[in-house]
Amino acid sequence: MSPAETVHVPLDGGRAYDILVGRGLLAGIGPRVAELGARAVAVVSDTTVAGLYGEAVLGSLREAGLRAGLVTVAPGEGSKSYATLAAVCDGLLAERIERRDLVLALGGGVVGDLAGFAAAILRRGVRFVQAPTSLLAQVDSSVGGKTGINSPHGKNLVGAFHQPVLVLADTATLDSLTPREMRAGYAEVAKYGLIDDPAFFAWCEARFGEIFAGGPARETAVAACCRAKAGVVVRDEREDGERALLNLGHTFAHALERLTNYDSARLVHGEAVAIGLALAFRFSARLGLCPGQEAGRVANHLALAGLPTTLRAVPGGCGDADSLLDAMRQDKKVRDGALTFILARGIGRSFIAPGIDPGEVRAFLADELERDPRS
Ligand SMILES: NC(=O)c1ccc[n+]([C@@H]2O[C@H](COP(=O)([O-])OP(=O)(O)OC[C@H]3O[C@@H](n4cnc5c(N)ncnc54)[C@H](O)[C@@H]3O)[C@@H](O)[C@H]2O)c1
Ligand SMILES: O=C(O)C(=O)C[C@@H](O)[C@H](O)[C@H](O)COP(=O)(O)O
Ligand SMILES: [Zn+2]
Repeated sequence: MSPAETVHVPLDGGRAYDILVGRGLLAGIGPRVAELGARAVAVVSDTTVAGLYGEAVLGSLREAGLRAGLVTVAPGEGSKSYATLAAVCDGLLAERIERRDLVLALGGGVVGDLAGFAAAILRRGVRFVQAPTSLLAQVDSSVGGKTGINSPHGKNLVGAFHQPVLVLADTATLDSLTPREMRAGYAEVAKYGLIDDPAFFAWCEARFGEIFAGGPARETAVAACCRAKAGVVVRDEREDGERALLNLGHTFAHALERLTNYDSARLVHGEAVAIGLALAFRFSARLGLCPGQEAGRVANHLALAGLPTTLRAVPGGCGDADSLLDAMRQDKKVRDGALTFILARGIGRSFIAPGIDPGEVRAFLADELERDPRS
């Protein structure tokens, strides 16, 4: 099966790779991985995804002459932990994955971040392939080489930059995603428009239903997001500058994920991002940077897509303003103790705002905690 779209990521030092996007690509994953020159492959997946696609992937790899084994973890954000990382590393060693072999992450962003980090540290670094199966992973987490796990101190605080050697996004796998996980992934799709592409945001407003339903708009959206992210990553791989824009909404989102104990039953990353995007725009409006009408348009669209947009929409609550502010102090964009936010002058006009006054943030959060979740 030939891909509907190929996005090239032209990193230097022999680290360039392709992102293949199309329906049905998993069936042909074996020959594509065999071309990479490994002898053995360890597929890392969660039990849900392994149950759906594990046998087909292992079969395709074996048919292509590769030795292939499977390492599984429990589904959900809780697996981005020290304990699961240790279990995955030992599972890969038990599979006798050597330095020239491959790790293949088959699953959503949790599996991709976890397996990618295990690959980064196993025998001091083995190559890995991303086969993302959630919308979020296809449009965001499988691209760009950020890998890692969570700490009780904060989200993604332990990790490494480790680029995949291939990304293979089979958009047909999204047909088995739950509606909740599809909506969550959509928050990161909308994010690309909000960062710097107002025309893409307007396209999303008009076509988001088709992305959810499947069909050509889905591949178009996945490839557009991958193209946008690849461009940023090539210009600023290690987030010395521009890449921080991809963090729009995430200072709020990561604090919420920590305060809900990374409990996917309460809040998943994409839902936290949706709340974070709405907050980033409302905070920008409060600071007089962005018209309130634009902030309203953002929240309305996310709500129309079935996403939460307020702090009080977090099931079980998310703590008070001080707890939220305290969680934000561990954000990786903090410089010399000062908070950095990604703010916006309007839709598609985001920018990096260092040195934000914590008092302003605290007052904003206190007001937001009073906001009706239906508003
Ligand atoms: N590295 C990065 O650049 C980056 C970018 C964005 C997000 N992330 C991380 O990604 C994670 C979130 O990823 P996610 O939203 O994919 O969550 P996830 O990996 O937990 O997957 C969501 C759920 O969907 C299930 N699932 C996945 N694919 C499926 C399919 N095809 N059919 C049926 N069920 C399927 C999984 O079992 C899981 O229960 C977070 O940890 C976030 O921090 C990383
Ligand atoms: O790739 C990036 O850079 C991003 O910021 C993408 C985000 O959507 C993603 O959630 C990422 O994991 C956040 O990175 P972090 O450095 O804030 O942990
Ligand atoms: Zn994200």
